[in-house]
Amino acid sequence: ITKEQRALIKLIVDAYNRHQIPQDVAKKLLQEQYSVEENFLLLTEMATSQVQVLVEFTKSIPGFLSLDHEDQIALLKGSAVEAMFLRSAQVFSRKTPNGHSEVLVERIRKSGISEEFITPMFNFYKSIGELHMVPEEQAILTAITILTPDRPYVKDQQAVERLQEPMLDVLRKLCVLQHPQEPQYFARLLGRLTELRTLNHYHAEMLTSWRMNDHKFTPLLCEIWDV
Ligand SMILES: Nc1ccc(C(=O)O[C@H]2C[C@H]3CC[C@@H]2C3)cc1
Repeated sequence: ITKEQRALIKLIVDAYNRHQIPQDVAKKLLQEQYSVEENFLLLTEMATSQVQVLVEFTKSIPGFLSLDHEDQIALLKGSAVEAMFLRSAQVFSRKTPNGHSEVLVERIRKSGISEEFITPMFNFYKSIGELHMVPEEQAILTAITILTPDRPYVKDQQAVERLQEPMLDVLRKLCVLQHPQEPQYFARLLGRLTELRTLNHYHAEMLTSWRMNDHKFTPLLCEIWDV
């Protein structure tokens, strides 16, 4: 790993750690009662703060703010669901058994989300947990997800590739260093991004079913997911 690559890793990891879900949202998960309405409101608040955190993290990715402005929006809208699930998967896998994750699982199960989405969601959380990613890998993998050139409406895909490639190089080297006994680890990480893309479909269905039952979203969630 070169000096420049070490600097890039530090930059991305600091940004990833700097922007975390506010504690007040996390605390509410433990306090509020368990009605379906209350759970939905808590998830809405959590998703809204996850999107805010995503926007701030994305702005810290070197070169992102130099991209065409419309492409910046296209990348954010195209990756919001995946970045959110990547981050919440890490919250689940990192938390101690008696942490918020048990409560969060219960609230997600009783918030009006259909079983057909709950299953793939928790399968994904489990498959991420099994990887035992180090924080550097989590942060760089999230940046790679955001810098996916072939999102809908991206005009200058080459410009996005030029930002994503150095991230992929760094992640490959990190994986070799952190998991020397697992030569396929890097490939497994990228495989998770494929699994992640399948969640976009389920997530869109989830939003539609909530909207059909007249559930209220925040302006930020309406904007990022065109609902
Ligand atoms: N009004 C909304 C509430 C929640 C979401 C959402 O994506 O929630 C995410 C947070 C975790 C629980 C379901 C997913 C993962 C979207 C709109």
